[in-house]
Amino acid sequence: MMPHVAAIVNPRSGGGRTGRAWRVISETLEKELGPVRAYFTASPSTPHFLPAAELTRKALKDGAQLVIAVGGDGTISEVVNGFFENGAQINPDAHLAILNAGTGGDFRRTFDLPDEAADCVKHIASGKTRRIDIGRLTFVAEDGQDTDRYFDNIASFGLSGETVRAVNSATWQKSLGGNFTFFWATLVTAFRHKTRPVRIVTDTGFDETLNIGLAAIANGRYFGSGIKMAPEAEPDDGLFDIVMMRDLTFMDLLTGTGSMKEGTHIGNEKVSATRATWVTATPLGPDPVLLDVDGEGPGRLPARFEILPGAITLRC
Ligand SMILES: Nc1ncnc2c1ncn2[C@@H]1O[C@H](COP(=O)(O)OP(=O)(O)OP(=O)(O)O)[C@@H](O)[C@H]1O
Repeated sequence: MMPHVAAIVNPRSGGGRTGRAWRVISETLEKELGPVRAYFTASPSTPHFLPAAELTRKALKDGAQLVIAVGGDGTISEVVNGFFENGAQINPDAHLAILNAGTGGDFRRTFDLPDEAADCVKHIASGKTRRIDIGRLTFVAEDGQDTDRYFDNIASFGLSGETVRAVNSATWQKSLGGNFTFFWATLVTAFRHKTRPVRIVTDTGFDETLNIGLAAIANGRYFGSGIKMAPEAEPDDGLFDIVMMRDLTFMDLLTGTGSMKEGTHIGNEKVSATRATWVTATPLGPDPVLLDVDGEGPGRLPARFEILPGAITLRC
């Protein structure tokens, strides 16, 4: 076990820009932090394999005191998963840092972390830390097995879960760029979307069955490339902000139930919001209700979400 700084690098993030820029990024990192051991992710072989999580576990067992996630929101989420094994943290004293190199960059927005790699490195080197909450959810995986995973930012279901699937199955659209693909997927999904009855129960006394269009269990504030879904979420208050949009029509989605970009949808009559430390969501109809967890689509409801207060120390 050698104490060291580890970088978990997804070379495919940001449409492959991270791999191409890695040499320059690593030089900047080493100038500020000293030697950095890089671990490169491999292409996932199954939908459940989280390549960056496995590497993070290895780095922590090898003695990493600081693990830098170099990639997009998907990579950050996988690295967070890698801090845990069999329900416990591998090294509770190790720190997490983010070197944003993806296309969306939603998690960093809650912390006002910079977009540029060189600025990120300065933040990491400053040594400032904040203990943040982490979410854990149990759900039904794509193959029908009950499974669990951790999330740092937002887990949601309904429209967002369908949009993630549409982005992943896009073909020619991807050649027109990430933003176009996301815009196309959102539009197509919104057109096809049907609300689904879901019973939502929390430890704070909320117990309602709603015709869910989109519901978010939020630790951070943003998802979907800058949508301010949970404008008042605090990632260190020990609580989820739960935002539920019900009875949405295609027109609601087109005109906006308030501006979700600005976060003013809270307060709309079709939007409910509450806070809790745990939430269960059970679909009451025959159709699957799909999950989006930190921008990935790992499975569907029923699901249980619980918060782990102050679970990870973030350099930010
Ligand atoms: N070497 C690799 N080759 C192909 N895919 C990879 C590789 N390593 C990781 N992945 C996949 O990359 C995805 C995560 O990408 P990530 O979120 O980091 O970047 P992004 O999509 O560009 O950014 P964002 O999510 O912020 O928009 C995961 O689905 C993961 O399985």
